[in-house]
Amino acid sequence: MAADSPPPAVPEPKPEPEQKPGPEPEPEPGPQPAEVHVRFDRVGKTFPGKGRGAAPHVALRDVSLEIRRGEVFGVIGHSGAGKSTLVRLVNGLETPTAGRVHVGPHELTALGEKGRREVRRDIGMVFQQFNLFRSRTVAGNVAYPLKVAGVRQPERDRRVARLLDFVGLLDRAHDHPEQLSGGQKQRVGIARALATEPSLLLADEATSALDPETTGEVLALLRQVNRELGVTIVIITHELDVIRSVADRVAVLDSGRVAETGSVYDVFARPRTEAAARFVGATLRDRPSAQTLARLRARHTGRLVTVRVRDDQGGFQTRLARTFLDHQVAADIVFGGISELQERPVGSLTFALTGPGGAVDAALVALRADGVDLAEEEEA
Ligand SMILES: Nc1ncnc2c1ncn2[C@@H]1O[C@H](COP(=O)(O)OP(=O)(O)OP(=O)(O)O)[C@@H](O)[C@H]1O
Repeated sequence: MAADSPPPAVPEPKPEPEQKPGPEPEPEPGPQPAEVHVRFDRVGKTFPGKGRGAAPHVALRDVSLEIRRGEVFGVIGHSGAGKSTLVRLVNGLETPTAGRVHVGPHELTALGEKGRREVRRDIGMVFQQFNLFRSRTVAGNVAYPLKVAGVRQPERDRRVARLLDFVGLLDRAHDHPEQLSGGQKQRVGIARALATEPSLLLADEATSALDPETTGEVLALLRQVNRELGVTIVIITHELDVIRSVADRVAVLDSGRVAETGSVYDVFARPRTEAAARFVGATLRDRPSAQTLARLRARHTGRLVTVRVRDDQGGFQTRLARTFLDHQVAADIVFGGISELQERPVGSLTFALTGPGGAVDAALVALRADGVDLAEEEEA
């Protein structure tokens, strides 16, 4: 982007919060229903075809979603799935061609441009390419949205220092963006997005330009923003690892539709749709690939069976071992592994099973009856 053109969609600040008198009131007993922060209600977005006679392009179809206040919500999908369009509908830069988008108490489709600008004031944006002013210092970049909103100098300086301290860049305040690494630039981008104290942060491929280590640092910072400041975060990405390490819940977007939505653990440990399973398979690699299977077959006799490991199968490894023993089946673990997702176990183990007569079949029937999720690896 041009050296000094303003970054897009930088929100203006909210008024300073009033000092609360006295202690916080006691919370109501019992669990509180999660408050919805962003709601998509059967949303569609069709773009007119480019050029004469070109067919219109359906970017989103019948999307219904609820993003809860205070959560980190991931939206994952391949290129062209409609992720950026979804973000632009939340900040009101696009309007849906069907359905409704609600942000907090506002229904965006019912608002005019002025109303949408108001809503945008409470939304921060973080971009893949950082969108920093090259000609301004780090502090100048973070101060920019405050300046636009008319926040006076002493208060502006105080807020900028506080934000730079929060993102760990206070000592770089007077540097220019080109003196910073990619990860540091994104920290500045996050500080700038937070300058106006938004309650909602939209991060569109915020780590896609960064190496894995830096990605981890930026994601940890976003998690800190969520936990310490209570900001709702929507992370748009094509990388499952990003969702896996930072999101509470996820929606899998496939060709403009929500294929699946739920907690990160549920969607990844037991994907119900082909689209989700494809993402999971590509990242967790919990099933041996065709080449690996060919190698395993060459090395091992017996039938290859893969068992999924999940946390709702208490004591299942003992049950597994006992079932094999009861049926006189020899079970060699030949592939697999168990890792953690949201601090819960997830993974798979591939066994080479051998036994007399119909022993292997009988063991598999018993395991299935016991609720074990297993799949026999078919010959290619
Ligand atoms: N203004 C527009 N006019 C016409 N078509 C558009 C417009 N914006 C997006 N599209 C089309 O809508 C589809 C979804 O685009 P979108 O940018 O939302 O996908 P995405 O999942 O964010 O992909 P990427 O990761 O590649 O950015 C794409 O086919 C895109 O070409």
